[in-house]
Amino acid sequence: MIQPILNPAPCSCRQYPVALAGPPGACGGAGSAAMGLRLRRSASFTPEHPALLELPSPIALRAEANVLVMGADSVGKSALTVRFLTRRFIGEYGDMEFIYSHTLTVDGREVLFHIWDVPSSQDQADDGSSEEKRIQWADCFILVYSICDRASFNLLPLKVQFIRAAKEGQGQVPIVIVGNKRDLQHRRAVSSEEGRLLALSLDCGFYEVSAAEAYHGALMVFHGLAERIPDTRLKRGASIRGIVKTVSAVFARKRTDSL
Ligand SMILES: Nc1nc2c(ncn2[C@@H]2O[C@H](COP(=O)(O)OP(=O)(O)OP(=O)(O)O)[C@@H](O)[C@H]2O)c(=O)[nH]1
Repeated sequence: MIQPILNPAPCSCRQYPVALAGPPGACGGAGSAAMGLRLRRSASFTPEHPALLELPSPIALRAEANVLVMGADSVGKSALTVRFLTRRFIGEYGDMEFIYSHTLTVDGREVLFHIWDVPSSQDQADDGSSEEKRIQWADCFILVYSICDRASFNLLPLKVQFIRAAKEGQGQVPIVIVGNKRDLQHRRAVSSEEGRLLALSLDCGFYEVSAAEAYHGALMVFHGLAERIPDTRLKRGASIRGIVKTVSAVFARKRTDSL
């Protein structure tokens, strides 16, 4: 479970405890196992990187995108997500599923990301149909491996193939591959070159980061993802009202106060 963050970020997050029967969105159908999810939303934040501060003003486009964070167990999916949302590394994360919302401004586009961090235990627990529904929910994907874990790297071509097959006919699907735990050089099992070449061969973005060491890498991952999303793939018109609508749309099927 991603533990509640005791010292929330400089960003002003709010948390909506909810419980779902099945994945959200169009495919949140009955028949999926009930999953406890918590939705966070946050105000926009200003990136620290100087290049990102040179934003056209006013915002030319507000839009939304659903992001699915996938990868083998313990590669740092939650660490990367939480780092992006809060700028913090909290060390231990549990295996509860969360959807977070967070706004990032990139090249004049204000993108409201809904980020679904799926613990690998969830993937292993089902026959693949839940994963397919999550993939249908998502507009874009972050595939994480650990540079210390070759098996987590070897999984990626199949994952990409699975995503592309599930999204066939839906146009270009933005996917970013992330090699995490870059700080653990002494335990490196996958070279940067291998990561880069694989991403190139699969037509995906590529970043090597350390969620443990720095916020900047996590920011670049989401920034790079936003850049890969064509305008045509974005749901337009996200705003604070839009956020509320999205929450209703996502969780309308079964909302309880059980968390
Ligand atoms: N050294 C180092 N450790 C990391 C890094 N990122 C995550 N970890 C650690 O790796 C372990 C797993 O991190 P998680 O974020 O829970 O990994 P996960 O992929 O969400 O794991 P599952 O919930 O099993 O799918 C934790 O002990 C983290 O502290 C990193 O960049 N460097």
